[in-house]
Amino acid sequence: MTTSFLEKNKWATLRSRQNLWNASKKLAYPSVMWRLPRQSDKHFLSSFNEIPKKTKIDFEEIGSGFAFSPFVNPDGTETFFLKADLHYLFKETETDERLEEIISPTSINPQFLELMNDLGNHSISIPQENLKTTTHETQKEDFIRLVSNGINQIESGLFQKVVLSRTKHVILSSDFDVVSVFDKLCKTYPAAFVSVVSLPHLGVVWMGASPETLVSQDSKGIFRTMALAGTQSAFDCEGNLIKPSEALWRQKEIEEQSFVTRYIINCLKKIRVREFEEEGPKTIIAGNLMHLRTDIIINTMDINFPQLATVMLDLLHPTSAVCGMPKIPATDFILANEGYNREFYSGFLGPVNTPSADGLTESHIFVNLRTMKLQNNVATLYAGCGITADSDAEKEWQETEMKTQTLGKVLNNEV
Ligand SMILES: C=C(O[C@@H]1C=C(C(=O)O)C=C[C@H]1O)C(=O)O
Repeated sequence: MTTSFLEKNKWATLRSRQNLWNASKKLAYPSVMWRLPRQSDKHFLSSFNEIPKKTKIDFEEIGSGFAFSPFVNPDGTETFFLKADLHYLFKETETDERLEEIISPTSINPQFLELMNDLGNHSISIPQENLKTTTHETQKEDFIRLVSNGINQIESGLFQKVVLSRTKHVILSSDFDVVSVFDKLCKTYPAAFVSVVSLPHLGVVWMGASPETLVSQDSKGIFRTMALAGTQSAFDCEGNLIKPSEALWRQKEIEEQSFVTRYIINCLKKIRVREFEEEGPKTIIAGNLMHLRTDIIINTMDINFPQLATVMLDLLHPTSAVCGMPKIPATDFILANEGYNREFYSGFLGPVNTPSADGLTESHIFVNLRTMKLQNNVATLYAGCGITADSDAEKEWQETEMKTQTLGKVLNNEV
């Protein structure tokens, strides 16, 4: 067996994620940590190029890394690809974390090693460029007006559904630490895709706990996507968790979710894929909320379509879960009326071609929801909701409040 990079450099004891995060940040390396739904392994990936390249994700061609796309990405070429120059896996043990190398660097900046040694195991405050926070915070009356305008457009026949969103600011406490908040999100939301992405060239960090798979393809060629929509609190008025099997849904949510299922099936029709498994809709818990979810599963080996994930990523984004139906007038309405730039909120993100235990690779791309942008000492939280003809503007505002609570509760130490 060849000696690993870690062994050669006597790194074996300097293995904390905090060290890696701090050193990467200091050298302005784009970096990401993630934890897949219902798994305990935590991943750390760094790209040694200060500016990640923008490219369309072609799973067959692109190699191993992490994709990060903004909402507005009509031909897919606006996606940042953080190439995996270094990819470590942290497995939880009873006492600490055991590191495994997934991708070992072929060469490394000596400063990186020095930083790993110098910084110790503690969180450091990194001087930030004095970037002004550019995202504005949506006022309630503006959101109510926006939703009413959306409902009017639905009544006049412009579209049938539109997903409208807003922002909310939270001032970060002086002891805010990315790695410990990431760990807390992993613990609080075991079923979510938890991630933190640092893009030093933009001076931002994005962090979230997404409930929604956009496209996933495992090493055995099983493709999955889902139609997720319809929202209600996971707790009753006495604060007790509602059993998913006892959840009641109104016609409004059932219709809202069926738009998304129909949209996905239409995408499959476009490429003449007729053999798929459809499971649901069923009620699922996503943190403090419940949603309706239909899973679509396809064995790409059986239909001899290995490039299905690439084709579907292109067709699906943005789905009617974050945009609307039909897509074009809904997108135009969002861009003209929402009053702020969504940036990476409701875009997509996730690991691409990660080497798996069987020597093959897997990719898991999620919708960037229940997410926040960290810039200077401000967290901008994002939340949206599906508007249909039966929407009530005040209730939609309450829904976005609940959605911001998914991250808000963790930031405010309420969980
Ligand atoms: C748009 C968001 O969530 C999406 C919209 C939902 C809805 O309208 O009920 C539910 C789940 C997500 O597909 C968000 O969390 O910001």
